[in-house]
This record gives sequence, structure tokens and C-alpha cells, in this order.
Amino acid sequence: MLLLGARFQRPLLAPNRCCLNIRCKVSNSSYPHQVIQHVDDECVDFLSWLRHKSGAEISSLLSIGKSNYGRSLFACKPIQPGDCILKVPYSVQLAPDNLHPSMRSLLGEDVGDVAKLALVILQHQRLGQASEWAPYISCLPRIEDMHSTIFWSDEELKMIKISSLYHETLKHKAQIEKDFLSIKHVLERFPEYFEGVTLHKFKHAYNLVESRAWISTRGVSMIPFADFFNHDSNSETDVLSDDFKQVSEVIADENYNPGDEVLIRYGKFSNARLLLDFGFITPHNKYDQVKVEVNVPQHDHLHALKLDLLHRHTIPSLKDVNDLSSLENGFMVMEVKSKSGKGRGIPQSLRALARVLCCTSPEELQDLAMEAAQNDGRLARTPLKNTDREVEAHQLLHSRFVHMIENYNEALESLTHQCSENDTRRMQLARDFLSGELWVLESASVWLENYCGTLKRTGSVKIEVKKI
Ligand SMILES: C[S@@+](CC[C@H](N)C(=O)[O-])C[C@H]1O[C@@H](n2cnc3c(N)ncnc32)[C@H](O)[C@@H]1O
Repeated sequence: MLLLGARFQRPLLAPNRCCLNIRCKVSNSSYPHQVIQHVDDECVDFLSWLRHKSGAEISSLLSIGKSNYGRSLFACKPIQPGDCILKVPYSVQLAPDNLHPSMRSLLGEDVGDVAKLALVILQHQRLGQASEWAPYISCLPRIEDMHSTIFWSDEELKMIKISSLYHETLKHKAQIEKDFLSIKHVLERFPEYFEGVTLHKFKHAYNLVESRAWISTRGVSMIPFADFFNHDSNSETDVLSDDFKQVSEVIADENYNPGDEVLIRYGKFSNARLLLDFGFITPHNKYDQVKVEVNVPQHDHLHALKLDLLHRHTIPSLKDVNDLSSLENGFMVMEVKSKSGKGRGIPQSLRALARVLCCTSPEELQDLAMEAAQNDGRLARTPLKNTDREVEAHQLLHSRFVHMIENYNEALESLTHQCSENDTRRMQLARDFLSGELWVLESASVWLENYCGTLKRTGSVKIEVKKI
């Protein structure tokens, strides 16, 4: 979901999963999506309905059209940085408090806002034209047009089995099933609204919320019209919420010509997150990251000592996935941009773990513990004094990356064979997704190789000490 920026208050922090973070921008070329833009006839009613319902002008600068990304917003007049391009009052946003109190009162505390808002959508879907929200509800995509991995079949999911997204998807599907069980009694209690609502339909409504709602002071909100913005990870524009004026608004951060598609940034999301929540990925995503798991091997004769040392140096207050506290969860690696730079993109905590893994005696571990105590308490954050050991630690990481790269290449190869006859959108998504993760892994592998080579040549870690 999207995270809504706030103007007069700090933005609410997005929990692990959920909602969008609104920003906008258009690509550098002029009229980037103009060729395929056409006025979206289905939405003519929608705009006049929204204006009427809110009693205010929503936007005189944007029009609704279609692009490769589905429904989209285009500049219909010249737009300059600082222009307010859209204002949607809270009164025409859908939130969990739109759920009828008689339904809300039946829900347990464990039922989250996404599930509640999904119920609101299901209710209005059933009401059809009788719903006061019909013009908006009818603009929402059908399940057949949505590609979040939660909708992928087991066969399709196998295509991404190699990535941590596979397990994330299974976990998320299990969560949705749990939520479905928690609201099932409400479905049964109100058959006039929910008869025939299956898990499949609930999942559809659930993902409509996840792919189009913002976290707000009302919990989670669907913001009609604003949710027609598509995503560009390079964009800088936000949707802001003004609790005082009770409106959500978007301020342009650059110039747009009439006909340009206005794109926002939903958040600094990896492709795994985009694919899970929104059903697409962006090529060359600078926020892409890959989960790498490295553990202390069971057969290591210092297994217990190493685990103990690592856990003693875990800082519980840090929930950062790249802290040693997240050992069970792996480490998130991002693209390493320069093969000779500082290796930014590979978490320091992962390199620290590799240094610990390479220790072969209790004394070496003891030295690391003492060094940590003399510094900021963090373990193995500087290169090992013993250059051979430092090289060994990074070679260990390098071999882990090489292994993953081989597996990714194999997975991609098998997809290429499968795709020749029966290419589908999801296969293409799987291929692009895995290629993006492979790119990240290769960049890290090249850096590690270079680091080890330099260390071996110079026989010293002096330069690197400065870099870290
Ligand atoms: C908030 S909605 C945006 C409006 C949407 N295009 C529609 O037709 O209603 C988010 C959805 O738009 C599509 N989308 C947004 N940005 C995209 C992009 N950069 N590439 C591909 N699809 C995108 C995805 O289907 C996503 O789930």
C-alpha cells in the first residue's frame, strides 16, 4: 500500500506491508505516453460524479486516460512546479469507518484496516448501481487484469521459486486466508451484501486496497482519482494529506506539457514489493534489493560460540533488516554501483557476519568481541587485521553470490525455453523480475571479486579501512 505524506504532521510510517507513498513525475522525454493516451470514456461520469459528491473542483489540470499501465492521469494544461494539480476532500475517500457500525461491531480486534476496507468494497460491489459509490467502484480493475503474485497459480509461482518473493507470497496468501476466516461470520450475517463472497473475491477486494489505498489518519484510505496515478520510481512527487483542511492533495514538482502522463512514486519499493502488492515491476529500479541468506554452518566446530557472539552483539532496538538481529531473515542487498567504491549496497552487517564465519579459533572470536567493546559495540565492522582472513571472509561471500547467480541463470534459462511457445504476461513479469535481482547479485559479486583482488595485490587493508 501507499504511504500518504502529511503536510502539517509527520507522515505516518508504513508498516511492513501496505499502501502507497504518493509522488509524481514524468519522464524526461516530452509527451512520453501521448501516443497511447485517449480520453477514458468510462470515466466521464466518474469525474462529474466526484465533483458533485465533493462539492469542489478536484482537478482542472489533469484528465483521465489510458496508457500501457492501464488507467492513467495526464496533464490537460501546462503544469508548473508548485501547482496544486489535485485536491480530494476526505469526505469522498473510502476508509474503514465507512463500514456500517453493525458490521464493524462484529469484527474482532485482530481484523486489520485492509480487511475492513475490503469489506466496504465488497459491499458496494454487491450494491451495484444502487451504491452511492458506483461510479468509482465500477472504475476498479477486474481480478483478471491484476497480477500481484498472490493471484499466481502454483505453476506460475514456481517461476520465481528461487527468489524470497516466493515465500513472501505464500506468507501473504496465508495471512489473507486468516483474515478471510476472521471476517467470515460477518459475510454470513449479512447475506444481502455478501452472499457468494468467496476467498477468491475477498482476495480481489483485498488487493484492490493494497494496490490503491494510502495509509492515513483514518487508517487506510482509497482516494478516488488520486488512485489513477501510475508509478515511476524516479519521481519525487508526494500525495500530501492536510488533516486541518481535510483534503489530500498533490503538488507538481516539475513542468508537464499537455498530454504528458503524470507519474508519482508509490514509495521506495523493490521490485519484489511492487510485484507482490501492485502486480508490476519497474526495469532498472534503483530501489531493487535481493534477500541473501548466510548462516553459521551446523558443522562449524565453533557454531555455538559464533551464534552466541552474534546474538550478544545484536542491538534489539534496531529493527533494520540489515542488522545482525535479522540473521534469520537474511540480508537485503542492493545494486553496488561502482566495482571499486565502498561496496555500498552490500550491508556492513553481512560483511561482519562473513568475518565472524571465517574465524577458526575461540581467540579470534574473543578478539572481535574485545574490538567491538572498544569501539561502538558493533561486531567486526572494520576489516580484519589479518589480510588473508579478510580476503577469505569476502571470498566466502563471493562464492555465496556466485552460487545464487548460477541458480538465477538456470531459472532464467528454463523460463526462456518455456516462454518460446506460450509466452504470457506473468512469464514476462517473472523473467524481468529475476533479471533485475540477477543484476543486483552480479553487481555485488563483481565488487567482492575486485575487493579481494585489490587486497591480495596490495596485501593491506589500509585503504579499505578509510573507505569503511
Ligand atoms: C494505484 S493504481 C494506478 C491506476 C491503474 N493504472 C488503473 O488502471 O486503475 C496501481 C496499478 O496501476 C498499474 N501500474 C501503476 N504503475 C505502473 C507501472 N509503472 N508499470 C506497470 N503498471 C503500473 C498496476 O496495475 C498497479 O497495480
